[in-house]
Amino acid sequence: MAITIAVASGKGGTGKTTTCANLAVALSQFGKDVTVIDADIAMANLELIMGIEGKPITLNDVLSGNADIKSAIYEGPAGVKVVPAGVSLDSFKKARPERLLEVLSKLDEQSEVLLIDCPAGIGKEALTAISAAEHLLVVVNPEISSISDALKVVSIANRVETNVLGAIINRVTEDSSELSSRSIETILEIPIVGIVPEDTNVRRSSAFGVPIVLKHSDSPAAQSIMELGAKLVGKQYIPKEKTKDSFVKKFFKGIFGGKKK
Ligand SMILES: Nc1ncnc2c1ncn2[C@@H]1O[C@H](COP(=O)(O)OP(=O)(O)OP(=O)(O)O)[C@@H](O)[C@H]1O
Repeated sequence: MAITIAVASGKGGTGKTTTCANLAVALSQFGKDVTVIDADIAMANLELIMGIEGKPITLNDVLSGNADIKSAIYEGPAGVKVVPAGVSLDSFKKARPERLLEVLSKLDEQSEVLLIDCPAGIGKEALTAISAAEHLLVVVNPEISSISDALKVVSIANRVETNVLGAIINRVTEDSSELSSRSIETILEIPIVGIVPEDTNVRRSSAFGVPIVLKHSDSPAAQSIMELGAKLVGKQYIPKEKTKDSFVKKFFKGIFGGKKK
């Protein structure tokens, strides 16, 4: 049985898919066997961020009864198994979302960790995904509308008894107009498990179809997601900055400190 984590958000566009894709890679890099599924069947874009677009069999084919889930699992970056939803409107129209629960329970046997990229909001598919998952991570932006929508997701999760691990605040710029993490924690009444800064490399990475934790692993957003991954698996992550420092120190030690007098 996999540890199942739904990655959800109240508002659309908070960076949920980006976070989910990168967290999947981060967990894989920490040695976990990870599957990530795009349950956002209407607005699928996990496959673009993971660089596996255009696959012949997708979740929508499985949901329409035309394929088995095993044929819709693809190897993605860093060995993460990815179930794309498919961007074809035709297969989306044929899909029967009510089958999602059955698909998720089959996927449960496939790996150690199952991440579910949920649709934004509290629609039927989001609800199915959240109630099927053991745990929930909610991705928010540091603004009141995002937080107030996230409150609804958290309350749904509580109602269906999905354990809320906490919130990830994404796109933080530290502008004075932003809500502080303490305020967000107080409003949502859940822990803040990650703070991911606004980072232009996120978009660059997406354009290349390579998750930022691989493409720009030393960028601030990548490091924050690696830290979150480490926290989830109970490991310590030493950010690259520190690695770089110690490298610089070693380098100078090597040149200046290693000389015999
Ligand atoms: N930390 C970040 N810094 C800069 N840009 C970001 C960051 N996180 C996400 N983005 C950008 O925000 C946009 C939305 O991201 P993403 O598609 O992951 O959001 P989403 O919440 O999954 O959206 P939807 O609700 O439509 O599924 C993308 O253009 C992405 O590149």
